[in-house]
Amino acid sequence: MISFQNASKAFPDGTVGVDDLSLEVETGSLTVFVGPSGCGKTTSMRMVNKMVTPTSGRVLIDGRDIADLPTVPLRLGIGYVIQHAGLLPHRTVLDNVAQVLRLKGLSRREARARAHEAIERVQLRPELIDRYPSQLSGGQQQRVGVARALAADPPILLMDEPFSAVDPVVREELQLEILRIQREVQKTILFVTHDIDEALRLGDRIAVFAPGGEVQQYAAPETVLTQPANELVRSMVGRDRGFRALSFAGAESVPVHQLPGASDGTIHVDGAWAFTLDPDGRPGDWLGSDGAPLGLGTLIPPDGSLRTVLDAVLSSPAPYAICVDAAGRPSGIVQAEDAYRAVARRGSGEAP
Ligand SMILES: Nc1ncnc2c1ncn2[C@@H]1O[C@H](COP(=O)(O)OP(=O)(O)OP(=O)(O)O)[C@@H](O)[C@H]1O
Repeated sequence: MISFQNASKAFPDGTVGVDDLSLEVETGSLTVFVGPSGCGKTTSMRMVNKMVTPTSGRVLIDGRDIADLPTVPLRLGIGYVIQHAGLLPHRTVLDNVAQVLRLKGLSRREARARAHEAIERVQLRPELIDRYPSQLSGGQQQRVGVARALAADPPILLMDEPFSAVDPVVREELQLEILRIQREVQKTILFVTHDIDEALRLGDRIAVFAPGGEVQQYAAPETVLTQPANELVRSMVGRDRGFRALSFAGAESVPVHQLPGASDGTIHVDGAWAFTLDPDGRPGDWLGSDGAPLGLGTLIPPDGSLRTVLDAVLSSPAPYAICVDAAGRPSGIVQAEDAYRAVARRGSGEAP
């Protein structure tokens, strides 16, 4: 666990970077520091690896004040990922990742073997390992940055705006990737971003910072969305927070009906509505009354949230949305009316 205890940082020019920060980051959790530029997120994060020394207060890791820990071994136990990845330009991908293992005293051969494993974990294409960073896309460079941070298997990972320099599509891929990796490795991750959507998507808990370096709220994303602590947090999470909060609501209250079997590659849901299956047995198109394909809309994955269900019914050309299994094949059907009712019940605070 990382504990900030009344940690403050005033710079010599009088700027207060962080003001009396007290919070705990649970072991194995992903905590996001979010807030506008200049509100002290990076300064707070850098206290953890001693790149910044608090002017008052302290930071503890597993109960030990880091002021008492020697800097080099401390940093070897903390992976650090920054914007633009910060890779060494004249080293190949493999050597960039292996470098931290060499610092830990591993032989060249062992370091390279472990680096290979880390590169595999972030799903970077193996043929890229002999390239230099400038020969990679921004997204690929960030994957290497994550691999390098994970290579030595540190218990703590600090990630400072790691995905802000890549385009939105790649950014979303990297976000999903970090969630997948976190499920596998269960590190204690501190993640800094100014993007509230990224924070809500990734965080087990999020700390909302305000200019002046003061934390306004430290809570689970759903709580930040549904019960913002004050006007500042409310304005940050935006006007569609009610809709976004549906991401955290389970869809158990929406009945899922069984589908009839397919005939001629088509499933007839009722007398009026049918959809086709592609050759792999996945949903193809809804069919109009004249048999013309109408497209599909989004599908409801296993364990989809109420937001996924609502999105699926809103985007479907039919008054239904299709549930699919992990292989993408139809597993049931939801009626749009039922989804709307579930949302209405939630909005009115009624029990499901
Ligand atoms: N070395 C320094 N000397 C003086 N002021 C500093 C120094 N480093 C940071 N600051 C100031 O401290 C405040 C917090 O900076 P910090 O970088 O932690 O903010 P941030 O929330 O991470 O913002 P950004 O997302 O822009 O990096 C800012 O006002 C910044 O100008």
